[in-house]
Order: sequence, then structure tokens, then C-alpha cells
Amino acid sequence: MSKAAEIELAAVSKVYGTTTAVHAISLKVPAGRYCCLLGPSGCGKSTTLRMIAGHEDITDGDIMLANKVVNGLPPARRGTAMMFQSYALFPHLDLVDNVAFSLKMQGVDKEKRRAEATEMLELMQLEPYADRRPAQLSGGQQQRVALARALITKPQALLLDEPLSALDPFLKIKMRAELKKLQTSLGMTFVHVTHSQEEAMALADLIVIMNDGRIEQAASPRDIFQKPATPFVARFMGSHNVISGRIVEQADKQTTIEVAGGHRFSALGAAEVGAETADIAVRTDHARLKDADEPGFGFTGVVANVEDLGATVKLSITGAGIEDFTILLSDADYFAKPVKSGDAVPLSWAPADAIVLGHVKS
Ligand SMILES: Nc1ncnc2c1ncn2[C@@H]1O[C@H](COP(=O)(O)OP(=O)(O)OP(=O)(O)O)[C@@H](O)[C@H]1O
Repeated sequence: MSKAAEIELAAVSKVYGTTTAVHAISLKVPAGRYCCLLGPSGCGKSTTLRMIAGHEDITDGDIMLANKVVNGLPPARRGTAMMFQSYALFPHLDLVDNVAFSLKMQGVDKEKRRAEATEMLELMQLEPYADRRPAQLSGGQQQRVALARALITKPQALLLDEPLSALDPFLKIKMRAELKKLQTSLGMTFVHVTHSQEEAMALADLIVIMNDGRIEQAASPRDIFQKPATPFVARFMGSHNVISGRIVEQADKQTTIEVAGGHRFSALGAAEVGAETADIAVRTDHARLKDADEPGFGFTGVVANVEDLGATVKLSITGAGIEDFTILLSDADYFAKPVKSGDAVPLSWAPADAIVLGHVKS
């Protein structure tokens, strides 16, 4: 395989008519990393990937691959390869010819390209099916053919648009592990578009969370989960509750807000200079049903819903001016002292489990 390339986006925008799909985003994906572009439908992640691939013109800004501006280059000359959601396999060609297709386009002679395609099929453990057509394969096998076809050009970066979305849940998890293993063994830069938080957490070294054409946060999965930068990230990842209110106190490293209804909440960190309101995030899996008189931050609410998820139980709680506060308890903790809808419960969390959130500048 050829060397992995760093990918850099400098103030890249995409405008379609009156819609700005991507607003001047800047991002560096270091060589050899697994990057996931994560966000809800319509946030601009596929457009960003297609601009990196060269399947979409950029309206403004620069895209660099291995420190070279590639803005005007066609896809085949960028050193990237793209794997599509639908796999885009040719139904009338056998696997060898499917995988060898881009070498044929490059003018590689038949014997050489078939030998290389067979080698790639071996790498993907598809050699026994070499003379089959795509329709004679399972979804997971088709996905591996699509990967083999993208990798045969020896790209410096592989771009994957929702590569697991066509698979059933069981196969999705299996193929996810295979993708990660492949990326690690090839040492290649991967950029993978997904709308699944779990998929991004499982795969990425770098998660880029997009919302409305902007990057909300680009960080390691650990940081995204433990230290969401914005209310959007905290809500989208589901790791934190977000409480919004008026700032009533700013101490050294602590901010206190008051929510409608008068209850006050404190959290570690400073609010933005000059701000009158702030958002506080509280870990869903660290908030507890407390024993009476136990110190700590919290409030008393009413259980609105209980969902038994197996290893954890999710409680939705309303109260103190907060409409929907989620807590995740271990099954052992919940069943040691079960509660039901309508019960009044005192909640608490440690000061370190509440943080002040920032905002994306528009
Ligand atoms: N060819 C196009 N013409 C006009 N608008 C477009 C075009 N392609 C995308 N858009 C718009 O740009 C925005 C971003 O679209 P994009 O496909 O990048 O989002 P996405 O995050 O990949 O969403 P999904 O997960 O649904 O694929 C959307 O508002 C979309 O409607």
C-alpha cells in the first residue's frame, strides 16, 4: 500500500443555489487516522466527503491531501478512493472484474489486473467466490467486494459514505470490527460518514460532529463523550443532560445558573465572557437516586418513564423546571431499589459530573 496521507480542509464551503450546505469548515485529519464525520441527516457530512473525493466542486476554501491542494483535480488523480453506501457494484461482472475495474480504466493489461484483483480478494477472504456475481453474495460479502474495489488503486486515503448502513444489526457490528482491523493493519487514513453515535465511538480516533453545515466539535471519542463542547454535542451523543438558565453567580472555576421555576444548578467551568445565560451538562450515567441527606448537586423530580435496556435502566425525570432529565442506572442499582412512573425521587450528582458548555461561533 502507498503511504497514508494527511487530509486538511481550510475554510471549505459548499453552496447549492440558496442553500449553504457547508459553512467554511476547517479540519485536519492526521495521516493514518480513522476519522468519522458524524451528525444528523442534512448536516453536510456527505457533501464534505464528496468534496474531499472530488465528486463535488467546492465553492470556497482549499482541500489539501498530503500537503498538496487538490481543489481542481478529478477523483482518480487525488490519491483517494471512495466506497459508496450502495456499494455500486456491477451486477453483470464477476468479483474479479468488479475489483479490477479501476485498473482497467487506468489501462492496466488484463493478466496483471486480474492477478492484482485476485490478491485483493484474498486479502478480503473472498477468493472462493471470485467467479460469482454480486447478487450471489451476502450483504457482508458485497461490502468486502466494495472495499476490495476501492483499495485496489492503492489510495492514500479511503473515503466511506455510510458503509455499514445496508447491513443488518448483527452483521453491522461484525463488519465494523473488520473495518477497524483493516484500517489498523493498512495504516491508511479513513474518513467515514455515519449518523450513528455508537459506530463513530467504536471506530474513530477522531470524531467530527457536524450540525447545520458547521463543525461543533472535532476530538477523540473519549473527549466527545466526557467533555462535549456544545449543547448540540451533549444532546446528540446522549451522554449528558443539558440544563439552560440565567447566570446568577460566576466564581473562580464554577458557574451557577437559575432555571425557570427558580432552581439553581452549578457546574465546573466559566461561561462565555459577557454571556447572560449558560448551558450546563450533567452526565446521564453519573446522576444517581440519592439517599436522604446525602450532599451533592441535584433536584427532586417525578419519574415520567422507565425503560429497561438490559444492562442499564433508563429513567426519564421531570421537575425543578426541567422537562426531561435522563439518568442511566446499572440494572443492579435499579433493581436494588426500583422506582416506577409517578414516584417522586431525589437526584444527585458529583460536582465533577456537571460542566459548563460553549457554543459554536457562526
Ligand atoms: N445536489 C444538491 N442540491 C441542492 N442541495 C443539496 C444537494 N446535495 C445536498 N444538498 C443539501 O445540502 C445539505 C447537506 O446535505 P448532505 O447530503 O451533505 O447531508 P448529510 O449530512 O450527508 O445527510 P444524510 O445523512 O441525510 O445523507 C442538505 O440541506 C441538502 O438538502
